[in-house]
Amino acid sequence: AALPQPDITGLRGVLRTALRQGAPGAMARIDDGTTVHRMVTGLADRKTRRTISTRDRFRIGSVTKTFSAVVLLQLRDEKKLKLNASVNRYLPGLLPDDRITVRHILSHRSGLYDYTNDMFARAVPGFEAVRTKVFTYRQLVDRSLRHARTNSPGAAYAYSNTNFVVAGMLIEKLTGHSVGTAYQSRIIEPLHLRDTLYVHPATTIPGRHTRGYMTSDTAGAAPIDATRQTTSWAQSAGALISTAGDLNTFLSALLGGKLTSAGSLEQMQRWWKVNSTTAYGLGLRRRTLSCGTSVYGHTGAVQGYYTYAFTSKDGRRSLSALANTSNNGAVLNTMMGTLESAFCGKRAA
Ligand SMILES: CC1(C)S[C@@H]2[C@H](NC(=O)CCCC[C@H](NC(=O)C[NH3+])C(=O)[O-])C(=O)N2[C@H]1C(=O)[O-]
Repeated sequence: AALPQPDITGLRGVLRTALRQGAPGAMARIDDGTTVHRMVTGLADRKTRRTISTRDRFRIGSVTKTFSAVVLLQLRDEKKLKLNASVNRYLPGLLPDDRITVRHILSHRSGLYDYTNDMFARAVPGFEAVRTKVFTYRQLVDRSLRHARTNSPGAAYAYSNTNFVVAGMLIEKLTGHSVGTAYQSRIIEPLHLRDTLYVHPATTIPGRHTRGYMTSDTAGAAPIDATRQTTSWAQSAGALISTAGDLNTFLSALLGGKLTSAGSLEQMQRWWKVNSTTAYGLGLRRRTLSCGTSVYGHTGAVQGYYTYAFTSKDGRRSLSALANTSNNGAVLNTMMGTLESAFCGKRAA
């Protein structure tokens, strides 16, 4: 069934609420066939007072996981990878259990502990301790393996950044290139994503970008400018930079069947129920909205930036939204409302 028209007034209200809750700026872009809706409110830079723009680049956090999953599914299409194979078949000796498969990694069912639980137990000090650090994948995995696993392989869903660090190691082993090269040649260039970059371990965002601000742990204190960071704690789990327009192009192409075979796209959408409205496939989330419509994509939470990037089942309508703050659960929750405005339209009075 055709989607209702987006609720542009409602969308504006969601972004304004995010500002009232502490975001310096917020934006959203809806690509609906050939129609583009753009919405901005607030500031990209608290010092210069520059207004935020949908042309601004930003750190997309875990939306990166969908890019990493696409590369591995392309390797599946090229017969270089089997989803049900042990990770240790491709990375001998990496994991303590041969039963952990590539599919478990991509669906957060490996049981590998999430090292960021320790790293960011205290949000701002944790960030300050790592913001300019450069980690190897191995160092991040070793941090995880110091802890017991959360579940036996395949038995439960437990979100863990460690899984997509292992995904990055698989990409580098199976392609013989860095993840940055893999993203560039397999996704960014074919889709002409001119504002999507993997610059790790550089700390700056090249070109026009919005600054990102962490809400302080101390109520009422000034936010922390988190823009300058290596994001090395995340890499293939969260270090890409992009724009709302590029993310919409990416998700529309993915669900439109342009990035992988039909079989791999089907594998990506074998859903594991997370809660009453959310399920997780392979590096892809499905959210079912209040109007019963399901949308497909990923969210991102990296210091300074909250992202929602979702598309319709056929990829014809996509929404990406960004609030340039983090460590602020109210804003993260509020920004979920952009999906309702974009895909459910005006609420019945
Ligand atoms: C599941 C999420 C929300 S968290 C996960 C990943 N981001 C992280 O794991 C880093 C979280 C630290 C961010 C920091 N918060 C704290 O330090 C709180 N202790 C802040 O808000 O600035 C990402 O991105 N994912 C989101 C996702 O996939 O949607």
